[in-house]
Amino acid sequence: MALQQLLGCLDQICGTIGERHENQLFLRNLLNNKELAALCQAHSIIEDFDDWKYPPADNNAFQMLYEVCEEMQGFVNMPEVMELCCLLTRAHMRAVFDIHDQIANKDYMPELPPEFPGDITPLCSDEEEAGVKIVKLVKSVEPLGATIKYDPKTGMIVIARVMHGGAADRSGLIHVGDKVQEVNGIPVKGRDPEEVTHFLASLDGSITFKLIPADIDTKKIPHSQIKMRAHFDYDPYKDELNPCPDASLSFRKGDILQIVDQGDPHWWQAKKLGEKGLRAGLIPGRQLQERRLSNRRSIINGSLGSNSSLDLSFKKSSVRINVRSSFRTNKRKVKKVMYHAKQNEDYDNEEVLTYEEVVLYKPPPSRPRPIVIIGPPGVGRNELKRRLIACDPDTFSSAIPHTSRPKRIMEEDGMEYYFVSREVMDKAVESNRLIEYGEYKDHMYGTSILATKRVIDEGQICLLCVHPQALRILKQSELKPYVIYIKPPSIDVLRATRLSRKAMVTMEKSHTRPFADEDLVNMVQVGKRMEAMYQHYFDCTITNDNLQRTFMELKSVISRVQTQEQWVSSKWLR
Ligand SMILES: Nc1ncnc2c1ncn2[C@@H]1O[C@H](COP(=O)(O)OP(=O)(O)OP(=O)(O)O)[C@@H](O)[C@H]1O
Repeated sequence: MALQQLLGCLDQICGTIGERHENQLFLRNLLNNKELAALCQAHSIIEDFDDWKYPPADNNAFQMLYEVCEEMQGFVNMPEVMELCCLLTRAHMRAVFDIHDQIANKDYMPELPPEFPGDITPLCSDEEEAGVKIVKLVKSVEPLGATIKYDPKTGMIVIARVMHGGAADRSGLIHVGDKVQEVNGIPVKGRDPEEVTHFLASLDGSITFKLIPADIDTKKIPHSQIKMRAHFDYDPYKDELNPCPDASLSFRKGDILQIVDQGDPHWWQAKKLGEKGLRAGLIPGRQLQERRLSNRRSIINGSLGSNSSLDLSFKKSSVRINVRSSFRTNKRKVKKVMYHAKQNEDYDNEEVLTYEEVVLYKPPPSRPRPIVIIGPPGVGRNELKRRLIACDPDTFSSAIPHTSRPKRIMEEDGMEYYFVSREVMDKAVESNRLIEYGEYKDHMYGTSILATKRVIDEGQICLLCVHPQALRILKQSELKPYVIYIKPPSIDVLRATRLSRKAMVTMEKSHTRPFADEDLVNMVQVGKRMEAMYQHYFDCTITNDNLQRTFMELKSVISRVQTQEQWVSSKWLR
């Protein structure tokens, strides 16, 4: 429309400004040009779409392309599937998907040098020399997304990694194992890879690579879709082993990472889930990280000496872990004095946890996940459990403990306790069927996996207040527990809330008494040690600074766990 108007008044304009005839002709031809008209039409269509009346169905089509191709790996013997797979993985197909995502994300940057429209304009010419390819990429603010290494045998600089979703990967023209002969006409053979990396980093605009293609066809290696929960913080710039911090990913403990490439066992490629951007970054592989952590641990243990066990008991413990534990029934609390764990704290401390493979899981409404409430003694675990059961006894319940104590008159088996022989209790301990257990006046008491299952089978949420050592068994069981750590607040808040409310220490063997300042200090310290040793088991942390608020938060977390998908260990669903 605007073009027609412009044409209409061209004579008038040119007459006014006295433009030369050939210029007028040029302008007329240009405005009459069919391609320009088509471009203008396309522009107005895009303008119309700009109000997002038709929002994109998905803004991560490039990712979906990979996922579809990976799904198809299971059907490689079907020729149609193979054909589709080949079509979808072609460079121009990938570019279409990439551009689709850029438009969907309204990612119209970067500004490009005039000679190359688009983010990456790969140009591949195999003709120049047999066996050599010329690849031209336009580098913008984004790095090229490939790392290089020096091959001492040939003196060549070789492409070591192509970062998934990065510029080199999206071009579809640079592959692992390609030998770099020249960069922008400068030979790189025999050069220090670090020097070449700096050189590449300093370049802007179009970069021309002369490459000898890799012998192996690495294009066909499918990208992995494994999700892992990280159990450590990672800053690539603080890692002296990291070969390329700029191409790496930093993450925090608890982050869910999508591992897209495990080809190199030492350096995986990963993306942080929920984070925008297509490019993957390097992270240490499990093998490397485990070795590093065990080395670090043996150095620490060496400097601490062999007796470096951390005491998590409220009072100082001796060799046997003397953590007080209680097995409560609905009516009253029975004090037990000893807590036995097959694995002691040293053993727990031995566990080297780096990554845990996870999948999304939502429990069926008929089988809610048990909730484990963990925390230092006195922090309020049992108070919270009691309140939950009191406010909704149909939904919440606790497992009935087993005991070897003889049944008393008036007692009924399966009401307050399941009464079994000492032998049965011992066997249950041996076969890891007790989540935790203790001994009181020569009789054993314990909470079994079976009793917990019975609550789940009834469709109720089983609440468990256990010692953190029980978490190992719980997490290995098929119960799919969700672990909530109740954290003590600061010592000042503890004083203000517990002392003023005359909260009672309920752990003493013979009596209850109000908290003393020493108890509160101890609670905070035990909490810190617990976090240091068992944090990897916690799914959520709630600070108990205000009882009502903590209770409400706990309720809402529990409701979320039962109704929404959560990341759980993939082992649970195998
Ligand atoms: N936020 C809070 N403010 C004030 N008092 C609290 C708070 N949370 C818990 N309490 C009180 O602290 C005391 C100890 O709580 P609770 O018995 O639940 O501790 P616990 O973690 O189960 O430890 P234990 O196994 O030793 O009993 C109780 O008197 C409880 O009412």
